[in-house]
Amino acid sequence: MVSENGAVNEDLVKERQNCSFNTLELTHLLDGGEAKTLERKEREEYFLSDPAFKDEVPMEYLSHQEQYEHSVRKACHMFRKLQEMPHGSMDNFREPPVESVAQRIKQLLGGMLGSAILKDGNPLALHYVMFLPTLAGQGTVEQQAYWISRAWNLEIVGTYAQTELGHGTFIRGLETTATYDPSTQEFVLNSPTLTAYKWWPGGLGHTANYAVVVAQLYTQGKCHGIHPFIVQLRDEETHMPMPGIIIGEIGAKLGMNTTNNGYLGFKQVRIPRENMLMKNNKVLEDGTYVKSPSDKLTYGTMMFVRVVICQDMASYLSKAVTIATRYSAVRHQSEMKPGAPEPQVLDYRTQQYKLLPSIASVFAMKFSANWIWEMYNVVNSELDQGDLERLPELHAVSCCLKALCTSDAASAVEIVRLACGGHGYMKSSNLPSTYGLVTAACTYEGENTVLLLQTARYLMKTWQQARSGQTLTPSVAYLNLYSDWRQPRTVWENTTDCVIKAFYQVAAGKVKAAAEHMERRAKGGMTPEDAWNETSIELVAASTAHCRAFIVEKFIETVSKTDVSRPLQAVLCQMAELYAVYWLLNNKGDFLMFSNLSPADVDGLQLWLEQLLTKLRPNAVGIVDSFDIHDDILASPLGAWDGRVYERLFEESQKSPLNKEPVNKSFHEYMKPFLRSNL
Ligand SMILES: CCCCCCCCCCCCCC(=O)SCCNC(=O)CCNC(=O)[C@H](O)C(C)(C)COP(=O)(O)OP(=O)(O)OC[C@H]1O[C@@H](n2cnc3c(N)ncnc32)[C@H](O)[C@@H]1OP(=O)(O)O
Ligand SMILES: Cc1cc2nc3c(=O)[nH]c(=O)nc-3n(C[C@H](O)[C@H](O)[C@H](O)COP(=O)(O)OP(=O)(O)OC[C@H]3O[C@@H](n4cnc5c(N)ncnc54)[C@H](O)[C@@H]3O)c2cc1C
Repeated sequence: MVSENGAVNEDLVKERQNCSFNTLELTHLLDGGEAKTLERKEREEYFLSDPAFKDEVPMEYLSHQEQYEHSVRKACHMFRKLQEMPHGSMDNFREPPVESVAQRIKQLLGGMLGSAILKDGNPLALHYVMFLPTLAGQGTVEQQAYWISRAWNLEIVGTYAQTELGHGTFIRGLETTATYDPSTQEFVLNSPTLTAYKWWPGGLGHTANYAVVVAQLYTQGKCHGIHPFIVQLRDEETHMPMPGIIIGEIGAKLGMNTTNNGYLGFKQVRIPRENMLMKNNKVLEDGTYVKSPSDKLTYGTMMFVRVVICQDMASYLSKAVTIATRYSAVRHQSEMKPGAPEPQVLDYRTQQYKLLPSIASVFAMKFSANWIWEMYNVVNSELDQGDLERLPELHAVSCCLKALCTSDAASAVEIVRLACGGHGYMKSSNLPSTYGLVTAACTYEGENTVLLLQTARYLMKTWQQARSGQTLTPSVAYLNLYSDWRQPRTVWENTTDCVIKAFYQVAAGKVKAAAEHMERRAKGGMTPEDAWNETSIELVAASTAHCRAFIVEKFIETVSKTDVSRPLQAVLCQMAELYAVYWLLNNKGDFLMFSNLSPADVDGLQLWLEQLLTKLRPNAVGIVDSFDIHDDILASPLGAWDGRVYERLFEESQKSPLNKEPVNKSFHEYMKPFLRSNL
């Protein structure tokens, strides 16, 4: 089935002929309309046709240093092109975005262009993803006017330096100090210990010349907790470290090797008072501290990034499933029936079980990411009006969604990588580096277990409110409805209504069980903190169930409200059902315990899952085609549109530097003397 001279692979041609819906219609739906699709394609063409972004030698064959240098070159060129973008859709990027920086940044880096140009991380990413949003979210109007315009025009490059060698999660325990000296109206930054050194910030090693540094604020002899400060790290002209700044790169990592994560120590570094970002808390000239209504407002940038990460995970996973699905249509292996031709591996049920739920996850993530993005914007404008009421709910939802989207994406990328057999192990397949990028997100911006425990904290509080009969906000209103899982069971039905209800019954049951077990421990004499720690496995499980129920409901609800043609509607419904049934069966013990499901119903659910796989199988290639991912973004011989898998794999092998000469010098230096010595 190998195609001749550049023709599209015959299997893929057939798959596309058999697709039951209009793939363009789905592309437009996912982009948010036909105009948005055109805009995206125009943007992709503008960047991807530029020869300056092509790698002569694949990055993996370069040294660590060369990889970094190439990435800086490409990142600068990428942002120069953005600034010079011709009139039209990107016009608004030319002005300093004093307002709504967050929205513009999402537009700028969203989607997949960034990872196509910089495959293993962007050394300037933190400048856009965290430095600029922190200036916008934490700076006064005057600070914004000065710093944002400098940062937006790339006169300076910044990063976000919060994590230290000794503390990432527990940010109240950070050790870097910023002590106010009223005699000079300066803050003095210091790293009292090695564990106080900043460790991890992207671009910090050799790229940024400024940083937002999060440090413990001391004034008038008192510590007021962590606050953000703008610190110059390097000379703007020579790029040499400023006096008292100890700086460098932390070293090679599992992935993201071109993000230039760095370390940073301070030896009594002085900065002007005006460099403390003072939108929320303030230090007056005489050193008086003025507190904002909530100290959690300082955590705003983390909240923003957690929200955009969900969208980002959907993008990475859509790439991985496109590669694996097209490959599975092209790949033939084994015999299904004696003597019959080797089938496409996509026809094996187990292969469908690896791919189709992973494809469904892309939709689930996209729809919940859209939802949380809207909520973020609404709550953010409420915060600007001084209304903090919905901040805890947004924090709770964004924490668990970030955790589930990243951990689902990481496991699904690994599942589909394995689904490509040996070829998925090749770096050239782009699946290993996609995994490296995605699994990092399980840790950065809040380690997932820790974030799930934050959501659990909110759930425990709302559980108490539910028990006392209070009305709850919509995302937790189910706790009022399903507080007693011992209520009489109704008959199970294989319908989406019954399934959504069951997910919420499970979530409520797990919240209740965790709350009761914690209470029991406290009544038995444990401190609340020990009771919390002892119960934390169940707390994490309760948060996960809460979030899964929410994603399932949003998926089914979005699909049922979407105005599309009937064939597409059918496929979207099948996807939503598959997602729900897949997670239900994966946790059937929970459903047997807390919902209407009984052991006799499980066979029916398994059959439902298999029927959905059968229905979706003919559209698998059509669905991933609808993601409409440019070949240069997929960057994988396994996933290209034309399906010329074997030719492309062979072409890639020719790029290995070892293949430049028939005999490597190591033969003469080592092998030959060794072999001879054995004669
Ligand atoms: C499109 C663009 C693409 C994007 C590409 C991405 C590339 C990215 C590149 C890589 C980039 C990577 C960049 C990086 O990685 S940057 C570094 C990121 N670091 C972290 O995320 C650290 C994680 N740790 C924390 O956030 C905090 O320390 C936690 C939350 C764990 C505890 O905190 P703390 O010890 O202070 O709190 P508490 O436990 O005593 O709880 C106290 C109360 O506070 C409430 N609370 C806590 N937090 C929030 C909040 N945020 N909003 C509102 N409320 C909040 C909480 O519910 C509780 O409420 P109550 O129960 O008392 O009522
Ligand atoms: C690729 C990458 C990029 C990053 N970029 C940046 C950046 O630009 N700027 C920046 O400031 N930081 C950055 N970070 C740091 C990142 O935010 C931290 O690594 C993250 O917050 C986790 O903290 P930690 O590494 O200290 O893990 P730890 O908190 O030490 O976690 C270790 C283990 O302890 C557990 N644990 C910790 N606390 C608790 C608890 N309260 N309850 C139960 N279990 C707990 C965790 O679940 C985990 O299993 C980056 C990290 C990575 C990997």
